[in-house]
Amino acid sequence: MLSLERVSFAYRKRQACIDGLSLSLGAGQTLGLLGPNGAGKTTLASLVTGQLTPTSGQILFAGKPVCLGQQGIALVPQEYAFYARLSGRENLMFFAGLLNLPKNEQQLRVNRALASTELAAYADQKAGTFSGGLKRRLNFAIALLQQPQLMILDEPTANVDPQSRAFLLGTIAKLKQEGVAIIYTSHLLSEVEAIADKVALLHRGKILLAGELSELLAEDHRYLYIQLAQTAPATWLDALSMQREADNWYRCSMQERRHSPGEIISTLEQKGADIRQIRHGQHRLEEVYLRALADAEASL
Ligand SMILES: Nc1ncnc2c1ncn2[C@@H]1O[C@H](COP(=O)(O)OP(=O)(O)OP(=O)(O)O)[C@@H](O)[C@H]1O
Repeated sequence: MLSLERVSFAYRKRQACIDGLSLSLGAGQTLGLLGPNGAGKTTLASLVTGQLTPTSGQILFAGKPVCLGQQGIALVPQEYAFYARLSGRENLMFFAGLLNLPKNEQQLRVNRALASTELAAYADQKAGTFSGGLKRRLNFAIALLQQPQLMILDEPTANVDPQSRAFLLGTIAKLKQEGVAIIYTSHLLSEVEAIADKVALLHRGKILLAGELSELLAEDHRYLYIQLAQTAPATWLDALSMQREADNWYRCSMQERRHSPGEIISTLEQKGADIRQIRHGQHRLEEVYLRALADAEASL
C-alpha cells in the first residue's frame, strides 16, 4: 500500500533531515515510528502526506507517487488542528465541507466520526473548552472524516490521561481490524509495543533498526533479568555474573552456562534478595531502543 524508496529530504541545502530511507507498509499493518527528538519523525509524516516533497527518492501510495492533499491518507498532527471557538460538531462540519462530498454524506461522516471517538455528548461544547483528552479525540475525529486507508498519528496520546489513552488505542485497534494501515509515532514505547506489527527506529534521519516487532523483541535466552527491591552488593554481582541496569534491574548472563535461571533465583533468595520481577526470553522495546541508540552514538 505504501512504499518509500531511498527517500531523502533536506530543509536546508547539504543537511539531510531524512537520508535515503526505505520502508513499506501493507493494509491493516501498524508501523511504530520511533526516534529521539529531532530524529525526523514529523518530517517523515509530512513527506508521506505529500505536504513536503522528497529531494530524492520516491513515495508511492497504491502504486502512485503521493501528492499534496493525497486522497486516502490522513494525518493526526501533534498540534491541535481545529478552531477553539467552534464547537466539536461545527469543527467537524467545517472540515467535512472541505472534502467535496454531497451534504448528506458530509453529515453521515460527521456522525460516524463523533460516534467512533465517543464525542457525541460533547459535540456542542466549544472545542477550546475541551479537556486535553477530548481535544486529542477531536483531532482524531477530523482525520477520520476522510475515511483514510492510511492514517498517520503523530504522538496522538501526548498529555492524555490513561483512560483517554486506552480509548484512543482501542479506536486505533478497530481501524487496524478494518484494514486501515497506521503509522504511529510515540515516545511511549509501551504503547508502540502494544499496537505495532512493525517498528522503525529513526536516528539522524536514517533507519537505525527496522523489522517485525516480534522479531525485534525475541531474545535468545542468554540473559535473565531480575528486579530487586534492594541494591545488590558487589559480592552478589560477582557470584552470579550480574550487571546492574536502571531501576534496580540486574542482567544475569547465562552465556557461560554456569547458572540456570532457577539456580540464580534460589541463590539470590538464599542471600536474602527481595525479588520484585523476573524476565527471561524477551526484551522490552525500551531496551532494544536504548541499546540501538547507544551503539549508534558510540560508533559516531
Ligand atoms: N520547518 C523546518 N525548518 C528547518 N528545519 C526543520 C523544520 N522542521 C524540522 N526541522 C529540523 O529537522 C529535524 C527533524 O525534525 P522533526 O520535527 O522531523 O523531528 P521529530 O523526530 O519529529 O522530533 P520530535 O520527537 O521532537 O517531534 C530537526 O533537526 C529539526 O530541527
